[in-house]
Amino acid sequence: MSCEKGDGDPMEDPLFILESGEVYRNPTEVKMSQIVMPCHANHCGELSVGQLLKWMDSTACLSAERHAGSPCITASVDDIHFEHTIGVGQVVNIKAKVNRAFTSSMEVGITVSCEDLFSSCQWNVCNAFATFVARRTEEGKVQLKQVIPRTQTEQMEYSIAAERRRMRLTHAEIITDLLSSNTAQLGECQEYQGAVSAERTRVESVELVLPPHANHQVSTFGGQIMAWMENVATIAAWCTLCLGQ
Ligand SMILES: CCCCCCCCCCCCCCCC(=O)SCCNC(=O)CCNC(=O)[C@H](O)C(C)(C)COP(=O)(O)OP(=O)(O)OC[C@H]1O[C@@H](n2cnc3c(N)ncnc32)[C@H](O)[C@@H]1OP(=O)(O)O
Repeated sequence: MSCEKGDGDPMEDPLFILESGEVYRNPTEVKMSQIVMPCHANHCGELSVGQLLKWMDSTACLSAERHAGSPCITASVDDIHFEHTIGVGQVVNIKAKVNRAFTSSMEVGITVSCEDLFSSCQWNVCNAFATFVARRTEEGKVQLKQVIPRTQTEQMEYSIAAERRRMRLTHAEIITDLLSSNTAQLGECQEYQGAVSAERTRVESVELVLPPHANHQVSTFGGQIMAWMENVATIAAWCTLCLGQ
């Protein structure tokens, strides 16, 4: 892990001086900082991924709603690769901004970094892209205003966002086709020594949706669902590890 000293964050500076001399800050940008407490940690004393996903989802939702000017909902989150774990006592900095708006959906870019307050070390934890959709109104589907990219980085993100959207919609179609087609090679399975049957690692969780799980729109908070997913996935992974020994 590289430790970047200094008082700037390892992500780009949010304030830019444009060629015109104008000081510019992205109007959709939302920042959130949280100190990791023991109640946010998992059994290893590290920030639980579920808790981090909840914070990322809330920050991204505020950014989407700031752009849309109306309630928005999480439609999807792209793959996330976590580069580092985060310990109790460290500070998590989350930054979200709308990269591009389409019709009623928009891509929100999220960057997470971590900071050790006492050593001034900062490092990047992950980058993620989420799609938020403005909720339909009585008049029907919402037509979002377009994002106008002002800086070079924003222009690059704006262009790539269209390609990422195309890829995620195609990916969803491919998975649906694969699951419904007869081409899936069922029964093709290799024998490994000490193998654990997939069924024995199956974990099911039933959650009662309570008021603390709801967001400001009084519907189940997307980050909460991702936290529940992470919980059962962790238990299933532990089952595989323990049963395989
Ligand atoms: C082990 C570790 C676990 C954690 C690892 C974390 C990462 C790994 C992923 C986790 C994945 C969970 C992701 C969060 C999951 C919740 O947060 S669930 C809780 C909160 N969210 C919800 O309840 C959403 C429920 N869904 C809905 O309400 C509707 O399906 C939606 C999203 C509003 C879409 O409605 P619709 O009738 O399909 O409307 P439609 O007009 O066809 O589409 C509207 C727009 O949505 C876009 N859209 C629809 N579906 C999608 C999609 N899937 N993707 C992108 N855009 C979409 C369309 O392209 C369209 O865009 P525009 O052309 O208007 O710009």
